[in-house]
Amino acid sequence: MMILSRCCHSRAFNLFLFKPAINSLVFVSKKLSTFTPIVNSIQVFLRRPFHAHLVLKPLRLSGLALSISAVPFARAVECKRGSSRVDHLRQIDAREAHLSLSELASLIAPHSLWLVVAVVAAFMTALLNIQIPLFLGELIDAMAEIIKEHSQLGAASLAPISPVVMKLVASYAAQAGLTFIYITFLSVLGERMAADLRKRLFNRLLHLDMTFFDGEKTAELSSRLNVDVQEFKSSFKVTIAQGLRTLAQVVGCMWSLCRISPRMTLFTMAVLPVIISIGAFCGLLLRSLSRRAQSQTAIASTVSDEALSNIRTVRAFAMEGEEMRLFSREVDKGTLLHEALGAGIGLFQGGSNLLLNGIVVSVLYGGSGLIATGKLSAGDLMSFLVTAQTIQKSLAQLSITFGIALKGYTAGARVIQFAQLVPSESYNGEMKIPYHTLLGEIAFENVDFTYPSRPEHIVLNGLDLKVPAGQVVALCGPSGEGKSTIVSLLERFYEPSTGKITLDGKDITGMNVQWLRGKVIGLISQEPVLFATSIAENIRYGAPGASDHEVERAARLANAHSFIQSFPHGYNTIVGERGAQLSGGERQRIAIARALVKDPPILILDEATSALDTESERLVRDALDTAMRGRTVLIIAHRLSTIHNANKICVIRGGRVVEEGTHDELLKKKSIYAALVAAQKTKD
Ligand SMILES: Nc1ncnc2c1ncn2[C@@H]1O[C@H](COP(=O)(O)OP(=O)(O)OP(=O)(O)O)[C@@H](O)[C@H]1O
Repeated sequence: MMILSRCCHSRAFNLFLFKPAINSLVFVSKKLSTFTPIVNSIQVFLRRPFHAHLVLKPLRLSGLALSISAVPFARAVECKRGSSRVDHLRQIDAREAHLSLSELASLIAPHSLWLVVAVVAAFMTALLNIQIPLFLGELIDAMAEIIKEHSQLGAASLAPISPVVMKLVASYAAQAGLTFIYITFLSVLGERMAADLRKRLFNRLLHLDMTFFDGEKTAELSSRLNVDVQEFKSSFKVTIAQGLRTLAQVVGCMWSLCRISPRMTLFTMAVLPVIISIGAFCGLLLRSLSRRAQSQTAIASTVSDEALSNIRTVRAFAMEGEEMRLFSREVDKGTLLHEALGAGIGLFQGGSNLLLNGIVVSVLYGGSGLIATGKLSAGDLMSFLVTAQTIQKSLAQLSITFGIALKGYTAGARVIQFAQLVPSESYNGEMKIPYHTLLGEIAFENVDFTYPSRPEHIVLNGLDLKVPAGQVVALCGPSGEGKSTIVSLLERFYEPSTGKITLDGKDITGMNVQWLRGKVIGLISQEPVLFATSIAENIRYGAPGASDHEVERAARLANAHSFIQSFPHGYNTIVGERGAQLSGGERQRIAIARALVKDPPILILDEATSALDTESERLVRDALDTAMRGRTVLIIAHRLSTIHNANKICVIRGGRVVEEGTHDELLKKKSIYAALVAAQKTKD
């Protein structure tokens, strides 16, 4: 991308910037004839004209020599682009995730009372379910007695069946009450566990190293936080409610069957090991299918989240069609996997039902023989049959529950996978410098740094940099040479590979990170992002305890008070998602107020005025000039015209300071800085 961007027209640069995958379709060509169709195809792809000054430059890139016609190129670009976006997600999702019993127990432990009551109620319901067929059997036998008495005496009393009917009614009523209890208690348990899990994961994500976020997609994380926790919660409730009840029912029913007829029970149960073996085998297959299906759903939702959160870019590049195609493709893959999973579960359930129904038919057949020989009463056969059918239904239910538990396990494991990650141990120290003695002198001493996500690329290389207390130091230099990285290290988003960074002579590694970021350093970034709440709340984000008066004072310092006042709702105006309802200059000034409200001794400005028009820039600049007074300031300068008055300007190249001095001193040297100033003047 960098080589292309050097010889591209700016529009082309954007093209490559916003479609990273095109980057990988690098080609080598010295001939216009090869290039023309490619340029045409890019135009087809973009559906609008596009300037390509790059075409005649012989690019020496490591890549493929492609000789392709216009339309295939467009398709290749499209296909490759979508693939690389989701390939990354697939790599994330391919990581094995496990949920151990001890983790599950630690989730349940705080709410164990709810579980105990629910389990007891579920067991009691199951016990009643076992008793009911026996009562039905008693009823049939009592009725048979009445019929016999009627046929012998010509009349009969209904008195013998009344106690049995009473027992049945009481059992059904108790069953209803217990069902209410266990379902309610399980719901509470499930909801509380899900809330804990969600909070645990969110808290962990908030504190993980920045390196983690370099490798993860936020939409993927949000899918784990919401979709997977939801799935885990629902299936946990169902699994416990149905699983425990049906399991208890199966065991109890078997005991009842043994009491009625051990011989027939033995015959009936002979088939169970077969069903269990088939179940275990199917379980293994279905578990892997379930994991793939859920990963695929997460990938599809990540694609849509990404498109929706970047909707302006999608629209600006007329990429709605392609985003839709990419989303459809991933949704369709997920649908196929879910359908296969459904079919697998259905096959398993159908198969086990067939076997279980076979049991019922066999019981009827064998039972009739026993009745004929007087070894079994009709009532016992009735009880046996109903009990055997209860077992059959329970086992069928267990197989459904198994499918649900499988999904819950996969979802829970996906959540736990991230909730278990630990921030680096060296991350937080205890030291705080008392505010009234804090000077704000910063020093980088022989600092080397590579980003953990790209260890082969050395970004800072023996950097020595001093920012004296109360002075303004500006960093400038070509793009990608490490200026923002210096700020990231000072904010302790990353730790230096070697060397140290000191504040008032003390190594910042031992300092408390929250104190450093929250109280000492105020950061105004290049593209400030606001939260979708009121202006006052956005400013107060810099100092949550700030009074209305302090918020207004910060807004005045940031040149923002007058435009805020001009809005009908003043400080209560809602700014929209990421501050989209404000202009760039307004957003900047709110961000300046947000940094100033905590009155930080050190201010970092990732210079932000380049995208503003002259009037906005003047207002923001005035605000910054006021903001800088009496503080130690480190500026990352993109427009050199804004740093003439800095106490010191450092030119960063190759990850180190290659020149330093005041504006006038550096101009006199006629070296890199002078060349940069000259180049910018020409550009302006
Ligand atoms: N999170 C990251 N993971 C891996 N590499 C990164 C990361 N952030 C930046 N880099 C790389 O580190 C190098 C220095 O980037 P940095 O943003 O510090 O440069 P810069 O001088 O501030 O550039 P610019 O003036 O364009 O903002 C670049 O090569 C960049 O690709």
